[in-house]
Amino acid sequence: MAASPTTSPSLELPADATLPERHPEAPAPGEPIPPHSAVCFGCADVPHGLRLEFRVAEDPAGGAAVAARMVLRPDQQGAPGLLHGGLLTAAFDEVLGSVVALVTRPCVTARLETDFRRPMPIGSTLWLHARVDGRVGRKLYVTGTARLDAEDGPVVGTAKALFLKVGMEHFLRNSRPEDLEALGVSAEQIRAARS
Ligand SMILES: CCCCCCCC/C=C\CCCCCCCC(=O)SCCNC(=O)CCNC(=O)[C@H](O)C(C)(C)COP(=O)(O)OP(=O)(O)OC[C@H]1O[C@@H](n2cnc3c(N)ncnc32)[C@H](O)[C@@H]1OP(=O)(O)O
Repeated sequence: MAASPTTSPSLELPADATLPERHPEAPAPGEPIPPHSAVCFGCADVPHGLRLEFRVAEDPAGGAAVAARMVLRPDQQGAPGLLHGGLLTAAFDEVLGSVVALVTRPCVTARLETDFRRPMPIGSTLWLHARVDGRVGRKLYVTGTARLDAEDGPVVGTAKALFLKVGMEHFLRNSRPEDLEALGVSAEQIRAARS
């Protein structure tokens, strides 16, 4: 039966998934992960951004894992004095995307599910953790946890996501040309990808 536009395949790890290792050129556990772009809303040092800070985490099973930190600012409120829920989902998108990038890139988020478990007061710090649980072809299954004020603090949110490996043509065809050109892509490359 064809999936309806409002339902997507499950985020549960398929039985034939394998645990992917970190790419040989990816940073090692304990090392920081620099922003993947100077303007990213999630990881760059921009005034309006989430300003997540990352390091590679140790994974007991030998897989890929990251740890990240985010300080909750007054301009991120939803309910008075509490973090806007959509920003936790945005933080998970970035953190789960970062751990996938330790395995293979580029990938994009296909589906992301957030469970909100406790309120998150402004002024506190979120400690996030994410792990790639398995891969089947282009599909990478990832889970994450957010804790309050300490790496072993109370769980305030959890997430599950599916990322899909894409080719560079995904960006060549869809991104704004001026942003691609700022990265050194020629107008001719963009035209060729779109013809
Ligand atoms: C020299 C060149 C320089 C270029 C410069 C560029 C540099 C860039 C480098 C680095 C960038 C890093 C960027 C980080 C970004 C951070 C993360 C984000 O914020 S991503 C933004 C939000 N996400 C999107 O905008 C995706 C929008 N969606 C899509 O584009 C498509 O839907 C896409 C690619 C996700 C899937 O489309 P399909 O055509 O490739 O794949 P199909 O055939 O539909 O599905 C493949 C399999 O996946 C499952 N699938 C697809 N969507 C699913 C879903 N929503 N839920 C569950 N399963 C799904 C399907 O059921 C299928 O499974 P079965 O192979 O049959 O088993």
